[in-house]
Amino acid sequence: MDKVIEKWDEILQTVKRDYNISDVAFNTWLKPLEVYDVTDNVITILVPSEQVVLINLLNKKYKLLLQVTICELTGISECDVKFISPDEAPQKDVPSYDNAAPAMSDIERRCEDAHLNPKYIFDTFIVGNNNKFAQAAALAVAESPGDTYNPLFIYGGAGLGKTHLMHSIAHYIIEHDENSKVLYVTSEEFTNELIETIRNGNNSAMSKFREKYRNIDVLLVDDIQFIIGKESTQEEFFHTFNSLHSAKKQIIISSDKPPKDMEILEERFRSRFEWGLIADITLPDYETRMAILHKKEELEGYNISEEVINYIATNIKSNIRELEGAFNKVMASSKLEKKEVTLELAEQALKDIISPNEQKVITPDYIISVVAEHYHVTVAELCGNKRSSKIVMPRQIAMYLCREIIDTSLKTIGKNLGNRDHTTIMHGIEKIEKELATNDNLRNSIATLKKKINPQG
Ligand SMILES: Nc1ncnc2c1ncn2[C@@H]1O[C@H](COP(=O)(O)OP(=O)(O)OP(=O)(O)O)[C@@H](O)[C@H]1O
Repeated sequence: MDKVIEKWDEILQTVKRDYNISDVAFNTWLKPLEVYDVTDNVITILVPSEQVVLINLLNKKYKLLLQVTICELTGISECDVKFISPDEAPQKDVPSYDNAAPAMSDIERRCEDAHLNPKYIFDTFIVGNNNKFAQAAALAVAESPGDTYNPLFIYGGAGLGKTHLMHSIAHYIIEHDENSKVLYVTSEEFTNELIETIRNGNNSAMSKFREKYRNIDVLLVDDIQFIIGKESTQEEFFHTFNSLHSAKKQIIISSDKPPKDMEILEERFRSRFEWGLIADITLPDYETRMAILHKKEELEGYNISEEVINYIATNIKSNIRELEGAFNKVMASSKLEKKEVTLELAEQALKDIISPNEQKVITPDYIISVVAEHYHVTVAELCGNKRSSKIVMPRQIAMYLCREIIDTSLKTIGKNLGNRDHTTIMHGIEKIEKELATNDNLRNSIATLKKKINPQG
């Protein structure tokens, strides 16, 4: 029993990999399954209530694959898999994924509470000529927060690694100081939280907000440019900044421009932002792009020919998010078409992104990937069938932005978002349009996303 539960995640991932199951199918069918019981080599698997009518399909398509993989990975010589509905399993405490998963360490919990992406650490950040100085400054701040450079102001164009570097600092501090209170927010989150607090209209909500932001040791605010010009947010941030800075707490800020080039930035901000150290990240050169792709290849366990890596690195120059997106697209199309990753396959997969005249083309896939990253969900989740609000809203926002920014047809949006019907897409877009009329937070988020997708737009 223990072995099957312990390895359940690995079992599912192995089935996915060995039998080339698409992300959408995996997220729909396999990911929600939980081990309910193992007795006499019969593995009973609990199917979530919304999929019970589909037990037949599970039996037909996945039972055998699961049986074979369970035997392989656990060393059981023979086993049977039985799917049951929650109604058939009332008496027992259902061991959930969470229960079965190894307990989160204190550091992991603190990183999660600080809103950090576990992948964004110094170890996975490739240092090149474009970011050498910023990386060194980041490490210096991580080693002695509040001491060396305060604030640390990191600037650079979209998708060049500012967020990755900020999270790396936060991870480092959390790992090295068990008492440090670290908080990372995007300026959009800061603004939306403030809007909510003001809307609540009571003093205790406001005091809570202030307490939260002024009682920490390290505050990281990403994309500060979106705060500038928003009066009350700007004012509140000003007081937060002063309070933390005078208490020698570390502040780290990122922006798309240096303070001197931020047109409508008030002097009191400009001078404060220049108190500490300003470090820029510029476009990565060819060697850095190659190194980033090699690191990704290594982290994800692929083995791709140099020719293909070189093709991607040579053609995508201006944005590391796009560089990674292109890499993912090539891998996805190799899996989908069950073909080896060759130069020809890469050229075909990237024909919408790498245009012969090197004009940047914004594609629905790119919009979907930016929305997914922004809301900390995966592209597979946006394209899948989960209906939780954490996924539904970003999914509808992706529909809206594909239509709004590049006027994609409803049919194409549907195809790119997990083969959805055009009426579903229309409904999603209308829902966002209606919300936009009354919801300030949403308006703020959409404006941020539009700038992320098309900084020149
Ligand atoms: N030097 C690097 N090494 C490895 N990965 C990198 C590097 N720089 C950027 N990346 C990757 O590129 C992607 C985009 O980076 P990130 O989100 O940090 O950019 P950003 O500058 O904050 O963009 P934006 O201003 O649009 O928010 C991330 O997946 C990140 O891990």
